[in-house]
Amino acid sequence: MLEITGLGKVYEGRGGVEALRKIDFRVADGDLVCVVGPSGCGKTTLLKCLAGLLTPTTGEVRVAGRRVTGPPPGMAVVFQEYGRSLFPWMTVRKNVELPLREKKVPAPRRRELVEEALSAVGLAGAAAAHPWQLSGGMQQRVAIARAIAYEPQVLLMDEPFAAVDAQTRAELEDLLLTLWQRLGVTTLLVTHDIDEAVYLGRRVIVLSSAPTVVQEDLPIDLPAARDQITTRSAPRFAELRAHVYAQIKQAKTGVPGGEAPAR
Ligand SMILES: Nc1ncnc2c1ncn2[C@@H]1O[C@H](COP(=O)(O)OP(=O)(O)OP(=O)(O)O)[C@@H](O)[C@H]1O
Repeated sequence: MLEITGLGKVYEGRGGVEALRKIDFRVADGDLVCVVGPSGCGKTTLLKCLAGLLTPTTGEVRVAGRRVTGPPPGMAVVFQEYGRSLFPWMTVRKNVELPLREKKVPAPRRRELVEEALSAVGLAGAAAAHPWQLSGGMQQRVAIARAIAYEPQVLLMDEPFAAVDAQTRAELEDLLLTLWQRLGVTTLLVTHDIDEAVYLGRRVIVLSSAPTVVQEDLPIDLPAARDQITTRSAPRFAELRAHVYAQIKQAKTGVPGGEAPAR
């Protein structure tokens, strides 16, 4: 369980920038929640506070009941900029293995986990390559493999598919869904893409513009099994997407958008 209570963040400096006012929500074990909101509303700031990379100004984050004061054990983070998150001088295998060494996982088990994770993301054949020899989509698969090899209880992702082409993006979205269903890992994904949020999320959290609060916490009542063609062409998908669009428009302009998406 991930619990965010009264979370606020003000960046110090000239006058101070209030990135988050008061954020409250919970993510149950095994849930998949997407966070959307207007540009600059504090999505990355929120994720960094959850990951223990930034200290909140007010409020707190708890993972499995324990207050986050630094990077919590059992949490993995995947960022958009895979190019910068992989070490170019290490092979794919070594990149995926690194956090397991830090976690002091014994060598035989490390090998197993790395192999399993690389084949789960379809990169078993690329273990000996270096990241710079791979395409952007393949590099992002390595970053995902590194996260799942770690066997996290909580997986945080910040715009993880924003830097790849549309076709690769759809493949990586489906890869994430497959892994999430198989591993049951509690997942929170920040995206600026409303369609992606509705397609992936079991809930979508819409943040307001500054001063940032949770504007809406929307259950996504689409069938559990998602498919790029069937799900995205379902009338209910269109309704939910339109609703989230209206919410974000409202967040930007302050003018109320669509009604709650009744069934
Ligand atoms: N290190 C920092 N120092 C000062 N202000 C910051 C810092 N990082 C972010 N901010 C400010 O905090 C606010 C929220 O930024 P953040 O990057 O979290 O938003 P975001 O929703 O992820 O943005 P985007 O949708 O554009 O990626 C912005 O006003 C930004 O300028």
